[in-house]
Amino acid sequence: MSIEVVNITKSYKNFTALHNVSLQIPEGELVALLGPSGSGKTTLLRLIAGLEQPEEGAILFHGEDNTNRDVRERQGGVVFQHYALFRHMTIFDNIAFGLAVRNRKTRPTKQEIKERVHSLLRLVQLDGLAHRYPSQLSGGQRQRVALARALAVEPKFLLLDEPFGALDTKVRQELRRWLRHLHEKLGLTILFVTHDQEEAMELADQVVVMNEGRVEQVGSPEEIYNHPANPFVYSFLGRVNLFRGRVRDGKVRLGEAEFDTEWENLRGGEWPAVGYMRPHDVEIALAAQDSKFVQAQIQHISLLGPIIRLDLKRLDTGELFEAELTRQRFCELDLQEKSTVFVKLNNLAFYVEDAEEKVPLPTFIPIQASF
Ligand SMILES: Nc1ncnc2c1ncn2[C@@H]1O[C@H](COP(=O)(O)OP(=O)(O)OP(=O)(O)O)[C@@H](O)[C@H]1O
Repeated sequence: MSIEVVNITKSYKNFTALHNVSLQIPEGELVALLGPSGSGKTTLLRLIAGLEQPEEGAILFHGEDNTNRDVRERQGGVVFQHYALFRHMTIFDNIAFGLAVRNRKTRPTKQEIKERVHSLLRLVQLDGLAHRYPSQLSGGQRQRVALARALAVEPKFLLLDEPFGALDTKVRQELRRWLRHLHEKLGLTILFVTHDQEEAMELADQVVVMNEGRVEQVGSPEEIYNHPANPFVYSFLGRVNLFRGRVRDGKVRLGEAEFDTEWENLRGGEWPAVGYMRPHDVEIALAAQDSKFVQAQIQHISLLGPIIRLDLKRLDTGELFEAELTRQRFCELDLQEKSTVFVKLNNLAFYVEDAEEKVPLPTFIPIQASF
């Protein structure tokens, strides 16, 4: 089932949690709502589930307006972070619950329920555990039971709110892989909330990046990582270095480094510019090879398994930044703390305050820079 969110605004008293949010989720996609705490992810999920009502806007399923329908009529499955299993019921009864409480007309027979529960137990790889109680399962197993219970009633879509949030890293990783396979098998539309960018990037077909009740960008993991729409998305998706400078006559100057831009509108004036750069794009050399190299001192070296992270300080501007390099490159260069190296600033994305509109809140324009 496809899901469409159209111009939704939602407030709690005088606090606006969602500002005019629109979103299209095609049928069968696995979509992540990603954003910092308080960005409105759960609110959006609850609105789609029918657990909250918006002040403005509409929610459509398969093109049909469902804004005023209640939770049951929407026929979605919802799983929250804390597995709300019934403690006094066996795993079998927990999974069967949604079917067993149906009215007589729509309730399957006992035999049908039994078959369905056992097939779901196989699907979530917990066959053999039907007669245990929730307290006799691990956290990861309980969360799989919660998913099986949501799937038992054959939902039209699944909404998962930080489904693996309470589990430790290793179990989370296993469950991610498992959820991806489950999605491939079922082809169900799944929307899940996470504040963990690695989880979103690893699992989702599409990632919706949210911030302060707004959608900042929607795209595949590759699109949002390689072509972030604005500085927020750039900073939120992984580690980033910021270099401050000015743009003038189509050139950006960041300390002693100068970059040509193709941004014609920025000729004939001067504006503050910020260059964003990922630590793995910093190139380290023992001698300068061209004018894009600046000198920096190594402040600290962190050995992080296959990669090495350097904390560096630019000698021209005093700015602190990070570089990441492979262990092999690190050994080749024989780097030591306090030594001075040359660094090349590669693949920068520049943003400047919108010079045309002079709006009070800074809006940002990415500049295509040529090196
Ligand atoms: N029932 C409520 N009453 C008042 N304010 C609320 C209510 N529910 C949420 N909010 C506020 O709305 C904003 C968005 O909350 P929401 O739970 O949607 O964020 P989130 O992105 O899911 O955050 P987290 O990752 O911390 O769960 C927050 O500032 C929150 O304090």
